Amino acid sequence: MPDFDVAIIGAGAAGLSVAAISAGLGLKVALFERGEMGGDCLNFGCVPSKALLAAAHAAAEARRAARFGVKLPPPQIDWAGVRAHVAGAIAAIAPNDSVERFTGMGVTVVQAMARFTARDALEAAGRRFTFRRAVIAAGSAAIVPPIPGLSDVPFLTNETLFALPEKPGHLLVLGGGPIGLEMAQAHARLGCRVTVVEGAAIAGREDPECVAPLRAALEADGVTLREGAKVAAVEREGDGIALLLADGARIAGTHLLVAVGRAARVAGLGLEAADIAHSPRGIATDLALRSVSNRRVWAAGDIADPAGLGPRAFTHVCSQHAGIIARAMLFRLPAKLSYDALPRVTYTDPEIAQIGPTEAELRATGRVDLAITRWPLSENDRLVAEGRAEGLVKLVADGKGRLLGASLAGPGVGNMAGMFALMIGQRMKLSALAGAVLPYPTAQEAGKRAAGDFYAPRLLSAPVKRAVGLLKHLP
Ligand SMILES: Cc1cc2nc3c(=O)[nH]c(=O)nc-3n(C[C@H](O)[C@H](O)[C@H](O)COP(=O)(O)OP(=O)(O)OC[C@H]3O[C@@H](n4cnc5c(N)ncnc54)[C@H](O)[C@@H]3O)c2cc1C
Ligand SMILES: NC(=O)c1ccc[n+]([C@@H]2O[C@H](COP(=O)([O-])OP(=O)(O)OC[C@H]3O[C@@H](n4cnc5c(N)ncnc54)[C@H](O)[C@@H]3O)[C@@H](O)[C@H]2O)c1
Repeated sequence: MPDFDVAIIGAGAAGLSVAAISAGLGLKVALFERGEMGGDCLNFGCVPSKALLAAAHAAAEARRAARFGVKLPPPQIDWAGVRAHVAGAIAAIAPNDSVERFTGMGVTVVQAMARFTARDALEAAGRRFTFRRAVIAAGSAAIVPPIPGLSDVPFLTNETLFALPEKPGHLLVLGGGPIGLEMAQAHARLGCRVTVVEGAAIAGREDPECVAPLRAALEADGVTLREGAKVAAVEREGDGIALLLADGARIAGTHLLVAVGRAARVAGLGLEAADIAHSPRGIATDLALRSVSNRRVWAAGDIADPAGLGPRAFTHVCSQHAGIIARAMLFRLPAKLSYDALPRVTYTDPEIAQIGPTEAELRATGRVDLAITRWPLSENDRLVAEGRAEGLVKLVADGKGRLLGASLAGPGVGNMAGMFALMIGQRMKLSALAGAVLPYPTAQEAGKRAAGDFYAPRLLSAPVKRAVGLLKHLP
């Protein structure tokens, strides 16, 4: 008999979710973690980055309080205090992901590196563990691009940035994706000079209409944006670092953050010994997240590379994956992963939220029946009252009004993402939102107004007007 029903490699968001469900259902579970319990999200990702952004946004709010007639002196940034806040946020959440909590659930937590030695066996801490099923949830790590000189300078990644004791004087950020932009704005608002060097366009996956207000805000925060810039080499400059661009420009800073994407942590897992098909993108799985080559094995979280969909690096995707695995692996029910209604939020100010596909992604599939409605946040009473009426809600529906995608930009718009994820997931029409009674004044009303705009041309059409004209004669 195998030692464990389920062996899970990695105690990040994905592994912990699978472990909690499996142990809760009474299975014998082993969880292997070679580093920090909680993985990237808790220790080097979502939690520290959002904690740092909260401090940064507080400083920005203090700076712009004058718009309310509230005059404050320029904020003083106590870097040690900011770091203490970040560490405090991690410490407050850590018990949820701790060895103690999972041991209490009946999970055997092995704090060691695990690697497969056979199709049904692992080795960790010098011991062999056999399993009925295994889940690989080993996550992803920052890509380090092969730029000449980069490996000779002390660059930062998300794994080292939040442990930096000193405040960067001039932070160079390589990559203008969500990590680069969130950290650029956080540091700029906390008083650092920041330059983002982006090979293509910042926030390149997002709808360009949403990126425009963010670009303006970053520039207003003092962030220098170098888009379409190719870094040809990196070298030391005094105590700092210089980026040499292909166009001959030289940008010197005190620190360099590398944020050019993520690579699946497939090395060192012994995947060949267990016949587990993989590529640098991750573990090749079907849409039930089951390995295409070893049917005892599933993959979850950043390391999963489901056929036709590809990897996604979000904590809520880890939970989604755990749900699919519970259905398919534990209940043996049909399960099929879909990202049709997947939300994502970049927590800059303004935030960018995308739910489901963008207009460009839908057009790329050849769809021609798209109806687009927009509502500018300058027309939203709540945001006007708060002096922050910037950004937009843009909805993309099919010709019958069924919502396919939503692109939002504006202060706090991420809080609206759930509403649109539900609508897309439940295949709801815009009429549901247009007809909903939402509390006044809230930013959500912009969504309702955008939805209403889909019907306005039909409602105010000549035939409808003629009908109302006739109806008025009824007693
Ligand atoms: C800076 C930053 C900010 C982010 N912000 C957000 C956000 O706001 N919202 C959001 O949804 N997502 C965010 N993400 C993405 C999110 O953090 C990841 O999608 C999520 O943490 C991935 O979880 P995971 O369980 O797949 O992997 P991980 O969290 O990486 O966990 C994998 C674990 O496996 C362990 N491991 C690896 N190999 C082995 C082995 N052989 N043996 C034993 N253990 C092993 C690792 O030590 C690690 O702890 C952010 C990421 C970063 C980097
Ligand atoms: N708020 C969130 O939910 C959140 C926050 C941070 C990270 N994440 C997750 O982590 C993932 C990784 O984030 P990321 O920002 O590292 O990666 P990314 O792939 O999203 O963006 C990387 C950016 O770097 C650019 N780039 C690539 N090579 C370059 C080079 N050599 N020089 C200059 N620019 C280069 C790309 O054009 C791209 O714009 C995200 O896609 C997301 O899934 C989510």
